[in-house]
Amino acid sequence: MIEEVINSFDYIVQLKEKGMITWEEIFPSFYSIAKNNFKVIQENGLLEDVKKILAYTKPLKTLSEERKERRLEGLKDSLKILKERYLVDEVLEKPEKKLAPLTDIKYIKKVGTKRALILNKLGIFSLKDFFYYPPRDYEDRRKVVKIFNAKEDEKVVIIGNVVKSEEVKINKGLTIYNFSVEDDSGVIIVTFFNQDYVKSYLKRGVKSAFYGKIEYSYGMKQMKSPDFQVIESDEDFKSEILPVYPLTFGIFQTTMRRIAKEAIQQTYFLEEFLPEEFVQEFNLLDLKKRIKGIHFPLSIYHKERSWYSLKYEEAILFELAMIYLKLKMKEMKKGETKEIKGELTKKFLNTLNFELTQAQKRSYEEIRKDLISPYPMNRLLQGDVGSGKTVVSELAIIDVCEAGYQAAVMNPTSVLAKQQFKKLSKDLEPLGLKIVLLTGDTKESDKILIKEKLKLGEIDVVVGTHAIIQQDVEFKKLGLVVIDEQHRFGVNQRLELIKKGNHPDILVMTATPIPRTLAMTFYGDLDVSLIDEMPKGRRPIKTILIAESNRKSLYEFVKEELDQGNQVFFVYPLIEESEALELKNAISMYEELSKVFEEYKVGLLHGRLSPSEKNDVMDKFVQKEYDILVSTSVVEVGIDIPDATVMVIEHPDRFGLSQLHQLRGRVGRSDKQSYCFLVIDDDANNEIKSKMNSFSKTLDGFEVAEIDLKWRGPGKFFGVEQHGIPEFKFLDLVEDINIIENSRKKVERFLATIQSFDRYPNLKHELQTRYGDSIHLVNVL
Ligand SMILES: Nc1ncnc2c1ncn2[C@@H]1O[C@H](COP(=O)(O)OP(=O)(O)OP(=O)(O)O)[C@@H](O)[C@H]1O
Repeated sequence: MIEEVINSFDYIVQLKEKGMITWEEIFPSFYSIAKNNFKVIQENGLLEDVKKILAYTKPLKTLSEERKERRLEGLKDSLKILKERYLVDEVLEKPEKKLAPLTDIKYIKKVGTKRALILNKLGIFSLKDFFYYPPRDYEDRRKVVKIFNAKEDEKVVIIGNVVKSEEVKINKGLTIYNFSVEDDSGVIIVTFFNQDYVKSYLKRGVKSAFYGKIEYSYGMKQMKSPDFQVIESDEDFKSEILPVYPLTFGIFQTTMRRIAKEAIQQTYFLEEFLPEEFVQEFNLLDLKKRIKGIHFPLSIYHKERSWYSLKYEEAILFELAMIYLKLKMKEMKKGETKEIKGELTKKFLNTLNFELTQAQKRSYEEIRKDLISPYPMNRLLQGDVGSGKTVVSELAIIDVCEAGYQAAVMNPTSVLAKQQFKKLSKDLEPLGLKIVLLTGDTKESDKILIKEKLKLGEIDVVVGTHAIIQQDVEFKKLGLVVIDEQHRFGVNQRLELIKKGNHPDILVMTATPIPRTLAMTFYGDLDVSLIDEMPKGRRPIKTILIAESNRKSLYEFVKEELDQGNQVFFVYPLIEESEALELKNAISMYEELSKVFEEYKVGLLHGRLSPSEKNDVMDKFVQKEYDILVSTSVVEVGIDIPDATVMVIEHPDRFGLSQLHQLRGRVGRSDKQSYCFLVIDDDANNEIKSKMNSFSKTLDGFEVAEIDLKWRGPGKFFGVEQHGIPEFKFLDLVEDINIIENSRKKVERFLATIQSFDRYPNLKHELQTRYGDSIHLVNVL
């Protein structure tokens, strides 16, 4: 460890100080330490520093005693800098009382019931929550400077005596308090606004340390509203790096720090839970040090190493949970293997007027293997919009039903369930399969009947919303669950399903083109089949930016398309602040378009319609009773209308790029040339234009996702609800991809060597408390 190297250097200097070795002996000792630890020194980026130190100790014969002394001083200074940068060790004092990490935060000194409620708002409920509450920034209060040397704009500490004070009442609402503060190099004016309590602290003659930014005002140095600490002598000032926490109404930074000081003392009792091999491999700080280091680091290096170590801790635990779960799910036997005949699928494939793409064939093959295998399938079918995932899932459904099992197909909304149901009945009924729709809107009497039939095995396929699993639906022999998802369908829910059937096979479909690295994280517990190829004959959709003032020419173009029998979407964004406004926009657009295209039929779809009204509008558009569909963003997923060739998106800047990509994917689903128009305000800023421009240049969903992720960051990219994915406190899903990948690889190797976590009780406990609920580890650990 690098600390040991530095400590050894230090030790030798101490020996010299005590006169136990000669000056000439320093060099060989240093040299051999450096040589023996070359790798560590290099890995820590210390080579240059060490070379410099060695240069001080070169045993030159001609050196006078005085120069030797000077060199020794230089050596000590360099070592000090090095130590400061790499310092992470501090002896923690043992607190009087040991508290369990899960102790309610209200029992921590300086907290109490009232403050606890405020801390709860910050997500801090227990002592442990405080340990893992990351500061948003730090204040480096180690830089104490003389007033004379303080530079403009620099944040520093100055220590001086108050020599003068004045109070200036500017108006009724504003009083300014000025204090002249002096040290042996100069004077600075310290100013506070309306904070009359400072008067009672900063009396004339009082010594105080001030931390703040240096400004200039009327030729004088000034600090505005600095933090200050009244002290007896210079030595009383503790130079340290202080955390700056994210706060909420009702709590001050100083209070948070005081609580932090109390809480962090308890790290004394923490025991490492990461297995030694992880700590070694990634060179992590020990648990105590890394927790302390994010709150009260001893050096900038300590802070950085702590953040780095906690990122690893987070990634390692998450990957352990996900991959272990995946392994365990794989071990659960299905009970009986399915006998896949493949007769019906052959028949089905013959009815299609196209051939499967290579990617579709490959994905189906992977799925079939899973179906036959004695272990349950947990597979993600990922493919860009319009890449033909539905057909692949149909093949799986047919196989399973032919083998005598039932299948359930779940959708995020009842409107999509209805559309899906229509598509599936059209394809599957001719093969003799019985298929029903079951959603919240199904009549009560029908529901009872459907449930009865599912239980008796008289229905082969049930299509519905995700609620199917929550309802008291029983199956005779559930063999396959297809989950069409917009967002992530939680692992929990999948486990729920496993409980329902005799370990049914699970196929999750997603068109969200999550960048590969992230997909591994978010779907780490699933096997992945990727449809990375579009059906033949598709013409690339043309994406065109059009200025609002050019709307007329857009309408002319739309008219031409309509004249050729094609259909057109006009989509309005969801305006978060005002659903009413969104509606108004869509409605007024609907009215305008009905006039502009009076010889055509225009439909209107928005969130305020009841599901049956929505279905009605969709049906009419599918049946070509409407030529134009004006819609709010509810149209986003899963609608397949081959004759739709134009997608007009109003205010595209209000959408995320991935969402735009989904919308664009509603057209171009046949061999017809399709278009996507992005109507941009005339006064749109350059950022919007360049973003839309880069979007218009690519049709690759993964590329779009990468751009989107960069622009919006992972939080917004995945939406507010992350569905079963815990929020990370330290990891940044974009920046820390390497850490996530390294951890995953190491975790895979680690799990391959252990049978259970029994030999790692601390780790097991940590996994349970952290992910027991969200990843449902309780069942498998
Ligand atoms: N191999 C193929 N060749 C030609 N057309 C195909 C092929 N596979 C599917 N299609 C057709 O392409 C259209 C889109 O397919 P599908 O609805 O399955 O896409 P998807 O991947 O589910 O899209 P989305 O994610 O947008 O819902 C459908 O009309 C389907 O019939």
